[in-house]
Amino acid sequence: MTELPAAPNVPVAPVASDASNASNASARPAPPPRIVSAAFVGASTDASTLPAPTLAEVAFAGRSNVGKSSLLNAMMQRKSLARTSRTPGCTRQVNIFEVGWTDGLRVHLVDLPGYGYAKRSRSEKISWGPLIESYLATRQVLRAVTLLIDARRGAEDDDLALIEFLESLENPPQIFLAATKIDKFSRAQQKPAVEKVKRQFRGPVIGFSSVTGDGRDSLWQRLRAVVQNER
Ligand SMILES: Nc1nc2c(ncn2[C@@H]2O[C@H](COP(=O)(O)OP(=O)(O)OP(=O)(O)O)[C@@H](O)[C@H]2O)c(=O)[nH]1
Ligand SMILES: [Mg+2]
Repeated sequence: MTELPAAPNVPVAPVASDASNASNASARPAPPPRIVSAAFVGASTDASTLPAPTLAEVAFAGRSNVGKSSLLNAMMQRKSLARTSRTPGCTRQVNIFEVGWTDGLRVHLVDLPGYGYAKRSRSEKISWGPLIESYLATRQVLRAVTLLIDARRGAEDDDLALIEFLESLENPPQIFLAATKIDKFSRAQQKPAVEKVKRQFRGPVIGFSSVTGDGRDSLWQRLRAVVQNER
């Protein structure tokens, strides 16, 4: 076997000239995109008078108090852009937010009123279902719906009915499930809790916590992919 000459006692990396610095920089992978802006766009209790459908939209649906508005704040990295409350029935309009990214992607996030809460006045209870349904059925720019399920309760009848409704639409949006409030479980219990929700549903389920931020990157990755496919 030929012996290699002993390594000369010089620094391993050659001292780079300005030119080689420039080419090294261009070979470096681009940094992952970051959110640079998040703002409230508008709200309505009537799907026909919402802000103009100028951008692709992803909506967040689920029972009252499941954590939709909190999840939106976590997604937008803003503490309280969307209003949240311990009392169910906080969000009563369709609320639209716009998020902008360093790579130029812009998307509308849509916070929907919750369903399944029986203690509001009868007229409100009755008016919310049609508002959610008419938004989901008529919004041409709707590309994905994230359905939030409380990981402690699992999907209930009205959640399954919403999935069926979405699947029955002429142009069904992509559906993702987020199993929320997983911080309420110990680390060891989180995976089994998410698996339990998965067994109720065919599509992907992402464990999410608005308190710790768990699941945020994974959900964004999927939502960005849906919206980017259109660019
Ligand atoms: N521990 C924990 N609490 C959460 C989480 N997400 C939301 N909450 C709490 O749950 C309550 C309801 O949260 P919201 O975000 O207002 O729920 P919502 O689904 O928007 O409710 P509606 O607007 O009434 O439909 C609040 O007290 C939140 O602080 C979470 O991931 N972990
Ligand atoms: Mg809300």
